[in-house]
Formats: sequence, C-alpha cells, structure tokens
Amino acid sequence: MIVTRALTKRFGRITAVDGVDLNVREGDRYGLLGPNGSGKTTLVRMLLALVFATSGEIEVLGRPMPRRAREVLPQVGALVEGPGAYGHLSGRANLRLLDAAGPGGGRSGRRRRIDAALERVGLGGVDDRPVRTYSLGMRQRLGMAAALLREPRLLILDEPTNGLDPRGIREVRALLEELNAAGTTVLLCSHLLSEVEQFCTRVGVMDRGRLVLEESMAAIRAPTGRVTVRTPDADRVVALLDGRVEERDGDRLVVRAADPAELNARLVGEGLRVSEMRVRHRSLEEVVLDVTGPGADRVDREGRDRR
Ligand SMILES: Nc1ncnc2c1ncn2[C@@H]1O[C@H](COP(=O)(O)OP(=O)(O)OP(=O)(O)O)[C@@H](O)[C@H]1O
Repeated sequence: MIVTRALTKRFGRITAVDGVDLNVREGDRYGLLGPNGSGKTTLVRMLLALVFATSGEIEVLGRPMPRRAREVLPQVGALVEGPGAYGHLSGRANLRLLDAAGPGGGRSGRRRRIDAALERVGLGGVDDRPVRTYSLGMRQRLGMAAALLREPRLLILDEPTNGLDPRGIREVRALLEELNAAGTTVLLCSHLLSEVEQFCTRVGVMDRGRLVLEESMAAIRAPTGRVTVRTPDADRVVALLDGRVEERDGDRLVVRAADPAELNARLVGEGLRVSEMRVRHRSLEEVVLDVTGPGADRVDREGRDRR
C-alpha cells in the first residue's frame, strides 16, 4: 500500500526524515509512533505529495509518488496537521467546497456523500453555524468527514484524536475499526502509545528522522518468557524453583518459564498454592522507550545540536 525506499527530507541543515524504508501493507492498521520532532509529519506529508522529498522513492497504492498523485490521491483520505477549514463557513459548506474541488465526484451525489460522511463521524445533526464556533473536537470530526468523502482505500491520519475527549477518542477508534474491517488500510501517526496499542496491528517507530523499528504488534507484545506468580507459599516456591526466580516482592515472584502451563502443573503438583499467574509481555511503551531518544522539542544543555 505504501512503500518508501531510502526516503530523505532535509530542511537546510536539519534532516527531518533520514533514509526511511516504510512498508504499510494492504489491510494494515499501521501506527507510526515517535517523539515530537522525530519526522512523522514530514514523512506523511511526503506520502501525500504535500512536500517534495530530497531523495529516495515513494510508492502509494502501487504507484510512484508524487508523479502519479492525480491517480492516487482521490483514493486516499487524509487528515494531516489538524483539520483545516474555512472558519466563516459551516461544516457542510466546507465539505461542499472540498467535494467540488476533489476529482471523481459528480455534483448529483454530493449532498448524499456529505451527509453520509457527517453521519459517520457523529456530526449528522450539525446545523449551519460557522466552523469558527466549533469546538476542537468538532473540527477534528469535520476533518475526518473530509477524509472520508471519497470512501478511500487508504486513510492517512496525523493525530486524529487530538482535542477529543475520552468518549470521542473511543468513537473515532470504533469508526476506524469499522472502516478497516470493510477494507480500508489505515496509517495513523500518534505520540499516544495507548491509542496505537489499542488499535494498531503494525507499528513503526521514528526517532530523529530514522525508522528505528517496524514490527507487528503481535511480535512486539510476544511473551517474554517470564511469568508473574502470586503465592502465599512464596518461600517454598523459591526453594523449589531454585535459580529461576528473578524477582521477589512479598508474595509476588517473577519466574523464568518458557511454558507457563508446565510451571503451574509443577507448583500445584507440589501442593503449592497459586493465587495468581500471569504471562509477562513487553509493553509498547517499553519497546518504544528502548529504541528512541528524547523528543526534539527538549532543549537540554547537552546534545542541543544532535542533527
Ligand atoms: N518546513 C520546515 N522547515 C524547517 N524545518 C522543518 C519543517 N518542517 C519540519 N521541520 C523540522 O523537521 C523535524 C521533524 O519535524 P516533524 O514535524 O516531521 O516531526 P513530528 O514527528 O511530526 O513531530 P510532532 O509530533 O511534534 O508533530 C523537526 O526538527 C522540525 O523542526
């Protein structure tokens, strides 16, 4: 769906995107994570031909970009850098303009397309108030509606839940799940780990312009070979498992165990009581912190000129 090779963008001395090989597959719910200033927005702007690459190659929907932008962009919905809209016009009027400007949508079906898009994002009942009176959450929804006008094969969303309250965030996630289930590939940029952890099936992590990790969520969250055991018989468990207990905190033990079922059977077989047993997974947060440095918005005394 999206493939980049050695994609690079420099702004003067700053290398915002540095030799990125990105691979978003059809049907993915791909989460692009990274600290502030790591290059996520610049990367997606290049995918959408909003800014030219310094070097490298881009394919979107199997076509080279930006050369085939005219063919590709009508099949892509995007919400990048916050929802842009004319403040003095209503949400509907904004969508009418967008729909008229975009290729491949006849006038006859316009009202229906707009109503359907507004309905999908929870703005079906919106009146004719100008957009400048909208809350940030309403603007964000309007931006999503704009991205959905063409029933895109691919959705590219930069921080789509910015400004939404918890309920709004959940609604957007449900909407994205529904669209993805119906075949839309989703590329989501976010610095919210929980958002990515809950929604995405694949993750890319950017750090200082480079893609430092690209992995399926299942692989990231694979078991670590450690099991947390809570037991009122902790002393006896430690004695029995000699050397396999890595941590102890009261009645809670962290045990090295490739096969949790075998461990459980052994403890129970010895008459040791287990009140809780949990296979340990790495969290997305641990993985991301492992592969990234501090965000570029920090201005520490050391390392100000990292680039
Ligand atoms: N038009 C520009 N001119 C000069 N520098 C730019 C420009 N756009 C981005 N940059 C720089 O490129 C780097 C990457 O920025 P970018 O906005 O792509 O990061 P980001 O990961 O999207 O960050 P955030 O999460 O804060 O939006 C930053 O150092 C930024 O200052």
